[in-house]
Amino acid sequence: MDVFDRLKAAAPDAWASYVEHDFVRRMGEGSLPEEAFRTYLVQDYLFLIQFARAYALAVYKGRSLADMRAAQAGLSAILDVEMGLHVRLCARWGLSPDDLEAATEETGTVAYTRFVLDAGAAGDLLDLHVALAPCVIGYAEIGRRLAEEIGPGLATHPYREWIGEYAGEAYQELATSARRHLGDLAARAMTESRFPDLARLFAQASRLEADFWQMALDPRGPR
Ligand SMILES: Cc1ncc(CN)c(N)n1
Repeated sequence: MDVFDRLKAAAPDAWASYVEHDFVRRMGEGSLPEEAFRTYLVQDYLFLIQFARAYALAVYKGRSLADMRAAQAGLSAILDVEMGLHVRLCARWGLSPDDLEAATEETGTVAYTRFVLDAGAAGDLLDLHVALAPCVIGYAEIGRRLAEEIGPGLATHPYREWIGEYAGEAYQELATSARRHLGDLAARAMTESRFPDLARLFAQASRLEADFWQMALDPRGPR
């Protein structure tokens, strides 16, 4: 069992609340309301900006060139790949770059992203990568599972681009290397007495992912 599996096994309810959330189930069934998906897309744009900052923090927190390069690869994957795909996906859903720029962060976006940034600022690189793990590795698990469940019907599925992106080879490889790097870091920096604190961090990040889905199902009115 690698450290990622150990973290999941220590937080089964939090993990299930995230990867089996109603938003995910309804996206897979194709019954997710389009408005909920648009709300999610806008908040995810703002989320990705903050997550790029978290990877920049990981570069700063790195103590070896290998750790700094791994963090730089994560930063580049967001800024140069995921963000571009995301902006194109938003355009196909009627959201222009101006719409995205004008949007403001919802409470759930602030809560999750600043929680991760704080975990990294207050802790070391392992704390930061544990807080990031549900994000990067969880989406690969969700994308792969949905693509398997939908099968050939994916070609005409309403959410095919999103599912295809996270089930696709490029994202799957990114998640595999993030998982390997987390294992390497843990082998160097994790003592058994530290594990319960890391498991708490992982569980909280997983719950905040679940809240992020929920936020799109229950958008607040104007204020
Ligand atoms: C909220 C959230 N979590 C994870 C991912 C995948 N990087 C994302 N785009 N958005």
